[in-house]
Amino acid sequence: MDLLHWKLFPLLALLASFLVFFYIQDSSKSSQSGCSLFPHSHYWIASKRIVTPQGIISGAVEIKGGSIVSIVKNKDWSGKFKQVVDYGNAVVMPGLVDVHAHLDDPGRAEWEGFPSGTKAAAAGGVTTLIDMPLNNFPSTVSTETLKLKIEAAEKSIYVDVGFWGGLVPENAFNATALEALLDAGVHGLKSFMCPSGIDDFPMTDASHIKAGLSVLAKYKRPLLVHSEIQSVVESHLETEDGGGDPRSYSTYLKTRPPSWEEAAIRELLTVTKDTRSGGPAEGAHLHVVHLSDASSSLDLIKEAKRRGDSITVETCPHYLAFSAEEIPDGDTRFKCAPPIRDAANKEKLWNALMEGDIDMLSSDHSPTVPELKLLNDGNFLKAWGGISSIQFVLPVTWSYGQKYGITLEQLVSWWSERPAKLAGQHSKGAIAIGNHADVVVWEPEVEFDLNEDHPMFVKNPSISAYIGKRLSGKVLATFVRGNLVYKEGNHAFSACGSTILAT
Ligand SMILES: NC(=O)NC(NC(N)=O)C(=O)[O-]
Ligand SMILES: [Zn+2]
Ligand SMILES: [Zn+2]
Repeated sequence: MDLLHWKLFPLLALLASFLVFFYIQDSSKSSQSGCSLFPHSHYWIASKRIVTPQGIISGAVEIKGGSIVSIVKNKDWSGKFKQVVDYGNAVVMPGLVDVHAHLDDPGRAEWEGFPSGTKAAAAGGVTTLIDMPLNNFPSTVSTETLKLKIEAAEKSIYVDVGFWGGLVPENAFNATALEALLDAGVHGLKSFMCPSGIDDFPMTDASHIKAGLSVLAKYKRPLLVHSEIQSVVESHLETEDGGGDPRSYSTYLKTRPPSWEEAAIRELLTVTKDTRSGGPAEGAHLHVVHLSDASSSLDLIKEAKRRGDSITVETCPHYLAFSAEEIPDGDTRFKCAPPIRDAANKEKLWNALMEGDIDMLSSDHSPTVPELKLLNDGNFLKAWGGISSIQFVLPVTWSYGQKYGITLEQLVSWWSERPAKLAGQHSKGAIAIGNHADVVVWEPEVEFDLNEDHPMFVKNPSISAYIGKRLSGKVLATFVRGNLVYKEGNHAFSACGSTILAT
């Protein structure tokens, strides 16, 4: 018996060294190719529907070293190229640039996180997102807190991620501090005109905003503003804790009337005049986030644009997909601020988008843990406000836009070109030579039921507002700087997205 052991030992040792050898070989292979599910750095993406700034073409996009190096029309490419991924009739367009997402990392990674949030983004065709400065802890309001953000993001993001910095009373009148934050690479600033719900992110007033704009002017970067001013409206005295049934959506809706948005925008316009050409803050830009009120608030923005103020406005898919009338009592997945309003308002938002009065779309992906959504309780007044959506913004926009006849070119303008410009990302947002190879490949005509069995990559899928909907538009593949980071349910092995800092 002993003898047998001694004879086997060298054999086992040999076998073990073989296994170790192959393991090392294999892991070196995956670490080289781990960033992409397609292990080539020079290849062509072909399709009959490539959305370019010059229109929709049939042809191929040549990608080399992470950039788009040529675009060829028709079948000029066939036979000539070696590495061609032919997507047939699927749509090839620039990846979405989401300028408004809360990934809550570091500090509240249980709400979302860089790995989960960017995996969901990649699965939805979002190739770049600019992370909001709040809901993470501490809030991103200084160079030190920005450093924490960057450290948390590095090596854990599947798409490119940039950062907004917070404009808060503590730094608003301190130009040196704001300049340091902008020098450290935030793409612009963000502030709230009402309580944000986050203790270390207090609200600003017009004087803070004016001061912030004067610093931003030098950097030619924007200020994004959550535009609601809390006021006691006579007919809505039943706010916060009084009045109607807290489980009924209409009770919540009344607590944040359109007049709050209107009041905030009116106030903002007293300072955006500084951004006109020749004005004291020329070069700065003001961007109104998540507009919900399509009436007076929008009229004010239109007027300001006509006068030459540098101002843009976004709305979000949830305001375009849902209306107050259909939100079930107690279903707090739909609670957000400003609130989703009635069907007539939704119709007006669509018209404004189609007319070009609303400039772009963003997700405002603002998740939390299910416990804070009070899903069992259904108390709209106490639940956390924010909608979880980032993985489905493309099919949601497309599906609900069918009724209005939206085009692929419009999608690209709302979701890629204009947001890229707002965030100063001149190498993104279009399928164009020299740009980053940030691409989404999807099938607009393929429908799917978004039910609980659908693969979802966000940290807390149960709070997703779109579960139960049938949507049109299936994402097949997502490329970030030439890396195939997502393909039909699977992500690249390694998180190789870049943190993007403004320079
Ligand atoms: N603290 C938040 O993230 N709030 C967000 N919440 C929403 N939109 O309901 C937002 O963007 O205002
Ligand atoms: Zn907001
Ligand atoms: Zn937000």
